[in-house]
Amino acid sequence: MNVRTNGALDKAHTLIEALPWLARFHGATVVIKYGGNAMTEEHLRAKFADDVVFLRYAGLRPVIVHGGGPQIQAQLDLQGIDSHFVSGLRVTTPEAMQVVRMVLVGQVNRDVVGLINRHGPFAVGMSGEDAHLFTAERKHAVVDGVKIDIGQVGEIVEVDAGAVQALLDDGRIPVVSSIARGDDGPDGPGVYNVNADTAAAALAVALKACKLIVLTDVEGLYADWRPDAPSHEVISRIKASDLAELLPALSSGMVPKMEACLTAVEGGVPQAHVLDGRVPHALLLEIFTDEGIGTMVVPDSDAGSGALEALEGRDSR
Ligand SMILES: Nc1ncnc2c1ncn2[C@@H]1O[C@H](COP(=O)(O)OP(=O)(O)O)[C@@H](O)[C@H]1O
Ligand SMILES: CC(=O)N[C@@H](CCC(=O)OP(=O)(O)O)C(=O)O
Repeated sequence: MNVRTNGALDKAHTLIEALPWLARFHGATVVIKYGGNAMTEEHLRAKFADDVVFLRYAGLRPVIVHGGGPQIQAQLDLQGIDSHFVSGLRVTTPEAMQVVRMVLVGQVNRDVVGLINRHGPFAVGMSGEDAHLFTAERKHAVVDGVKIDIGQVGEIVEVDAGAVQALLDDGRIPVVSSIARGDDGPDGPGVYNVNADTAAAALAVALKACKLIVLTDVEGLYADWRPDAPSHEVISRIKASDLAELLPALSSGMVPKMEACLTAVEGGVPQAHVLDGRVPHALLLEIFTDEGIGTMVVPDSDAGSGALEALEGRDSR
């Protein structure tokens, strides 16, 4: 058999090229926010599950926090419940809260768990309410300096990641819905709708993750975003203080997403990434290659030099 002509040698090269990253990330926890197109298109869904299970077999500890905005919207529309967004957050009436919880925990979470478990008994679904994973207080939006009531939207004030750690230690892949418990309501504990990017960041900090990866439906953070513009320039690397300055100028879904990246990095997560979920195997490209995809947020202390990455043969975007 000629290994050169049948491509086997190329495969060996590809595998060995991943060695520095396998060594670097072995045993590391990666929190992945799963949303956008990667979640709705069937061929991308299957590739996402392949990637997550690959990470698990490669010795990483992936944790999934999933979104579900479009699925929630579809159900609200079906039931004729009005809903709109303020600063990227869904104004959540008690009626809408029931739908949010049912769709995220009862539908989307089950779908993601089932997708991963086609590969074996890995994924275990959890709501953020379970085992006091997320505790939240009522959050308000601020628009032009004015505080606005957005209903049952929560701000996470405490994370008890014990149950998630136990699942990871048992070799499982936790799949988490962004619902939080609250103990500040007039009638005792209530439930809150938390943006999934925000929940992913809080969990990444609590788990001391080595990365937060947010999959979405655009290439990354655009410097000059306008919905009608033909092309955009993606910011490939940004340091925390520059992102903090940029935040007030951002709009719609990018607000919680980039706030989440900033929270993660300021909370000690070394890197936060916004990746294009439309790119097949975006997760593997980010973790095991030096392809510069998406936007990477780094702490100020790490910005610019790329010294660590260069030493390790790592992309220093
Ligand atoms: N500066 C920006 N760069 C990229 N996208 C932006 C920007 N500002 C606003 N957006 C919008 O934010 C959207 C992503 O947020 P969202 O729809 O909430 O994503 P997801 O469902 O993945 O959480 C993009 O599709 C785009 O329409
Ligand atoms: C408060 C708030 O806005 N919660 C979100 C929760 C789901 C989510 O974040 O889904 P995506 O990641 O797909 O946007 C919502 O109700 O849509």
